[in-house]
Amino acid sequence: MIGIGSDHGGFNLKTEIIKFLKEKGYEVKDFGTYSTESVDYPDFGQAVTEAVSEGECDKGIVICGTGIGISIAANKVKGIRAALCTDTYMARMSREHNNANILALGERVVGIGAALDIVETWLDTEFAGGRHQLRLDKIAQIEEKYRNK
Ligand SMILES: O=C[C@H](O)[C@H](O)[C@H](O)COP(=O)(O)O
Repeated sequence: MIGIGSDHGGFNLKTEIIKFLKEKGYEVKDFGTYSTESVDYPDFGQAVTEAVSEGECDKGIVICGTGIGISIAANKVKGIRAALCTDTYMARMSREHNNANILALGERVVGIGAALDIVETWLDTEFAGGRHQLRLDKIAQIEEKYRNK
């Protein structure tokens, strides 16, 4: 199950990505927003990332105008590695090296065609493990250290 959410600035791209994913046979859960009426991106970043963190969704996609705000919000949730990607190289590396479990996109930054290529690359790429896992373990240690501070 792929969780997806956006603010108003990402609503149109979210609609296109949902259509694309369903055509490819993915199960998708849409966490909103459901129109271009102005809302606050942390609310939707949180909804998707909690679903991934708690295991309801395997991976998540979050979208706002730039992808910046919603990726910052997503990375506050324990166990989340959200990657803001603007091209397919970043999408591939964010999976292969960083095991990103959330893809962040900016509707005002990338066109629809490029965004769909990024999504496809991101979903098709596996984590490489090895030396990269040691680095993710260090990120988890930082998360643990600052959990209650
Ligand atoms: O990082 C934040 C996102 O790009 C938001 O989508 C953006 O700040 C929303 O801006 P506005 O309220 O002017 O549409």
